[in-house]
Amino acid sequence: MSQIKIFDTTLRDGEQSPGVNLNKLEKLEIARQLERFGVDRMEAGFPASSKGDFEAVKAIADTIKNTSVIGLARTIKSDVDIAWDALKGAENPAIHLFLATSPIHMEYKLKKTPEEVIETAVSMVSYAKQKFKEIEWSAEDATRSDWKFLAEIIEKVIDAGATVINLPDTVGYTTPVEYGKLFRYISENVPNIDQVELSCHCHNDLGMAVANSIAAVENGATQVEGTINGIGERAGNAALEEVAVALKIRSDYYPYETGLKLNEIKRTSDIVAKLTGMYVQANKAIIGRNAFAHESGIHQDGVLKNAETYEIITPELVGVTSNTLFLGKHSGRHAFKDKVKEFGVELSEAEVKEAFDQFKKLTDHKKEVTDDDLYTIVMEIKTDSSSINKYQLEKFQVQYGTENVPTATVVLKTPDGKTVENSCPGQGSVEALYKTIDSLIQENIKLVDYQLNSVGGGKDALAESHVQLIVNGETVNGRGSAQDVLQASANAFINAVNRYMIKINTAKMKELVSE
Ligand SMILES: CC(=O)SCCNC(=O)CCNC(=O)[C@H](O)C(C)(C)COP(=O)(O)OP(=O)(O)OC[C@H]1O[C@@H](n2cnc3c(N)ncnc32)[C@H](O)[C@@H]1OP(=O)(O)O
Ligand SMILES: CC(C)C(=O)C(=O)O
Repeated sequence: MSQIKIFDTTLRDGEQSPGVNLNKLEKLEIARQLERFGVDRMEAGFPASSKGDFEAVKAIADTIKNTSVIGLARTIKSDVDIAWDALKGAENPAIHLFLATSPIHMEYKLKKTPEEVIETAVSMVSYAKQKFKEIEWSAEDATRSDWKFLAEIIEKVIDAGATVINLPDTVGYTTPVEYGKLFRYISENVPNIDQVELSCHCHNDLGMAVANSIAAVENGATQVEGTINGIGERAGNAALEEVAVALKIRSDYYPYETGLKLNEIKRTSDIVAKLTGMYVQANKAIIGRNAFAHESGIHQDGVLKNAETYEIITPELVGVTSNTLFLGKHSGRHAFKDKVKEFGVELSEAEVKEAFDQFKKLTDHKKEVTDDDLYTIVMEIKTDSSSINKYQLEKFQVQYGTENVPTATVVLKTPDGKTVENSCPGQGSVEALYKTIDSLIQENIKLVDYQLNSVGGGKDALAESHVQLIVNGETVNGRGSAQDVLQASANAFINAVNRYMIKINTAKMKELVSE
């Protein structure tokens, strides 16, 4: 296995993401985590760009001791001097000089001829060499540059003292095969190339930054540059966690490894997301919220039988505690039963069926069924004695408007199997509903207490209602849940009446037995 160096530029190119602005303390916190993560080099910033960035790079250079700290600079003397002032306290001060080599950048941006570009690059590398032992030189926009010209300038900057040569795909323009060929070409056509390390630096404009980086490694790159979570200018940079895990998981095919502590990935990703405010999309490879989550029944069943059926990466490898079986409309019975087992509740096959049916019904209305929702369903089934004939709510409707009297219409099935219907007005929707249900039940009922809560958060959370009734002098409690508050309220009322029925029936049974 050959060792590939990881050059992290989260604090420089990552910070160039529109809208991201890290202060010194934030940069220092990220730098500490990058050191723990084990990156070989970290580009802490661009010292000449602002006083704030100078201070941040200096603080990082003075603090971080196990990772080489680098600062970016243009090929301008003052940029080099400022970079030195910021970095001289580092364990191993290093500078990253860049100058564009593509025709469009040279002509329009730099307004220099190719000869002037060579001369500037060489003289500034020589100047920087008086201060820095380690100099990375980047041919900005290398992938849109003339390859022969690239080979010529690279040979000269190596002679001037560069120790690392970087071929950036500045605008994310290249493709894996082409980028691989460029590395091969430079390796074969620059006579002194063996004196330096070769680095790749990819942007993700066409979504190929990680694939391009791996192609570069296959063709001679010994260093990969990128950022955590792939943040960076425009569509971002190659996501380092993706590169590292791809090399690890496909070590059967790629004979390369990094020195990164992969189980620090999640922590590193979290701190970068939090401090930059650039949150990771749910389906992001390696560390997205869904990267280890399974929703569909067939996948969940496979994962429960053997996680490797649908997981090529273990969550633990990247510091994620465990996978999640997300219960939703595509889930099946196996995952459902597994979740019930987690609650420590024993359900018979019939109860599982009933709970599963209720769960599936709920998924038609709710995007994500939470553990709280499931627990409520399971508990309702578990605490409901189904062997006794009970009242059943067939359907109901409540009419409410600020200008008219709320009125409820309810259809109930009674314990002896009859269907009864009535409508009553009330002061409010719940009162109208309760008065109507009461009118259909041939018992003397008094409502003592009524409560309504939401289970979990979100606008589609389940409603749970608790009531206390006195039925024919007996105090009984009832509980009901549903997505709609009125349905939950009706369920709670009927549940309390049914509990009364069970109580009475049980007492009658006892009397019969003693007779
Ligand atoms: C591909 C990359 O990611 S490169 C890094 C990009 N990062 C940044 O630009 C972030 C920090 N930048 C900044 O804060 C500012 O741009 C500064 C402080 C560096 C410069 O600010 P200003 O002096 O106002 O110049 P401005 O940014 O408008 O223009 C850039 C100048 O640098 C020149 N320049 C660009 N690259 C280089 C280079 N590698 N070497 C020398 N000069 C360069 C441009 O030609 C232009 O020069 P001009 O003023 O003679 O036309
Ligand atoms: C400074 C260089 C390496 C850069 O960020 C790029 O070309 O994208």
